Amino acid sequence: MARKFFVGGNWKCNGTTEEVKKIVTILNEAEVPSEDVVEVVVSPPFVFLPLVKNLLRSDFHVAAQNCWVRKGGAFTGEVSAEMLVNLGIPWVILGHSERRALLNESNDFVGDKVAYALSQGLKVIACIGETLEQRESGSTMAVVAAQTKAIADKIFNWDNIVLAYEPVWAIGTGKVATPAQAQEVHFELRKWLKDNVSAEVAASTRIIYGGSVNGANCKELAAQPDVDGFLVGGASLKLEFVDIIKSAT
Ligand SMILES: O=C(COP(=O)(O)O)NO
Repeated sequence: MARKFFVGGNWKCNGTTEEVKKIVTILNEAEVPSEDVVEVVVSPPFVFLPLVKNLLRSDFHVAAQNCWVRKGGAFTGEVSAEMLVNLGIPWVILGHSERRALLNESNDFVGDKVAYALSQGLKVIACIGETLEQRESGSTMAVVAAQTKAIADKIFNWDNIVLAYEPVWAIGTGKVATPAQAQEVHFELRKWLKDNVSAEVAASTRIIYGGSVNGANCKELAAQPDVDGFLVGGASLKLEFVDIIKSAT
């Protein structure tokens, strides 16, 4: 089954109105493969979502970087899935390692968030990934399988999920996973989906890689059979993000 290449840009907690407008101008002027070949989703901070959605070219899409775990209400500071739907924001990133670490978001909590976001009609980029300590202790697959299981246990339909494998030790460090390291985990994740969900879900679910992807390393990573795209941080704020989009195979 052909899986459409997916390139996400996670802008994290960055930007001013002027800077955001400059990035959107670069994206709007970029000559890239059609959306039949590659799906491009950029994720600005909440405060810039309406601006980016309104200015961005129609063949690119936007994602929020998080949403609350249930219907809105007395949850000061949170943004609900319903609000994103009301704004016409189609995607949301959930379970990013920075939130798991800084805000103690547990596997179970992330699973609940994914289930609720899907129930409200959002499409989800669900992030998983091990720490350096977990990798060095040989528990990479145990960790990412547990993170994936916590999601799989809560959902019944995988049509609107992209799984993002982002080894924590590669995020923001410049220490990108080798193509072999990425392919190994993606292969094992796809096998986990086949063994624990279904062969159809395993074949159709896009598993994307994140962690120090840039214009120089993207081609070799994109050539891996089980790497279906990227979730790009730092480089998504730069012109080289266009090169990463062009790495779509
Ligand atoms: O966190 C990341 C990756 O960040 P970098 O590309 O800066 O390593 N994606 O969500």
